[in-house]
Amino acid sequence: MSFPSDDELMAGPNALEPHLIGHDWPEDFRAGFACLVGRPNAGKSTLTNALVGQKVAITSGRPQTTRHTVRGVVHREHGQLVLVDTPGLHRPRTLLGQRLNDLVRETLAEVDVIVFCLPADEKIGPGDRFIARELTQQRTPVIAVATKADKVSRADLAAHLLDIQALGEWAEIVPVSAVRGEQVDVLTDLLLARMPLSPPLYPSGELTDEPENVMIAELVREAALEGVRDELPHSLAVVVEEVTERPREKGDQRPPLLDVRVDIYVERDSQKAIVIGRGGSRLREVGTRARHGIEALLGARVYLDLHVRVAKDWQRDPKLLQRLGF
Ligand SMILES: Nc1nc2c(ncn2[C@@H]2O[C@H](COP(=O)(O)OP(=O)(O)OP(=O)(O)O)[C@@H](O)[C@H]2O)c(=O)[nH]1
Repeated sequence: MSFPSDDELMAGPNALEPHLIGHDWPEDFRAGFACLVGRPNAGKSTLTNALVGQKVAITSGRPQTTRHTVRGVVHREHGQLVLVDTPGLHRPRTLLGQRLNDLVRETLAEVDVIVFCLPADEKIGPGDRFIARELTQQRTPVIAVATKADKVSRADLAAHLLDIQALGEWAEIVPVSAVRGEQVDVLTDLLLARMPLSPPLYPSGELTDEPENVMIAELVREAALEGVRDELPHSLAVVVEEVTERPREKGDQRPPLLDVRVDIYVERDSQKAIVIGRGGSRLREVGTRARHGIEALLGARVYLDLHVRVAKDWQRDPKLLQRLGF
């Protein structure tokens, strides 16, 4: 990614934080962008969290809601790595899939390095080969990572690494266990080495600039998919309609109370029934689970108002896609 001019650094949406301007950084400082790709469940979110060193992305599920979003910033003394999480590449079957793949391609071309996640506990399959073909069609260097290395024996891991090697041309191949934190530093160093010389892109200490609403939507989506992922694979979108703070009595020392209104969109009535459950029981659980996450995220008390709506064939309707933020 090309580095902005001085004028651009001082103004515009990519402006450096004012307190950074005029500050010194080491001459050999490197900073740039990386994105993680891999089929669903490959361990991308978990690895993002391990790299950043703090839970910022929400693990599991919902690649369909995240696009060109900064997921976290890895700060080191001599470099900075901005992680852009991309949706899982997959064969386009719907308009949504097609659009996401276009976005993915855009992201791949713009970042400085790509991390290709291939879970060690699963055989390399057609999905991985599809992604590998995409990756070889562009020039950004790719580091192939055997994720979930802790889940297999050494011999199986070695075989997996050989399979990865046979799959394409990779700048590096590294086994990593994000859950155990094994080899995460090795991967960080390899990634930083691929970054261009550059001043820091973010003030230190900043882990993510992801808008809170996206995080709220992901927490609700994660909760809504829990246990019914097979029945509702990609047919679920979440829109945060409104977040408002309730007025407080003077002297009230308790954390603020927020009203959070969220719509869950599904494609069919049958799916709506699944999300809501018998007598609304499941939706109440979804609400409770999501609310705990949102309260932890925002440091506030939350009243969560969830609505389930049917948006027929939303994956194929460009207007609806736009409304849902795609
Ligand atoms: N044992 C083990 N499990 C892992 C590791 N990394 C991820 N997992 C598990 O694998 C599952 C999927 O991980 P995610 O990080 O959500 O995968 P993802 O690629 O972001 O998934 P999508 O969002 O569906 O694309 C979760 O249940 C994780 O806990 C690892 O290093 N070791």
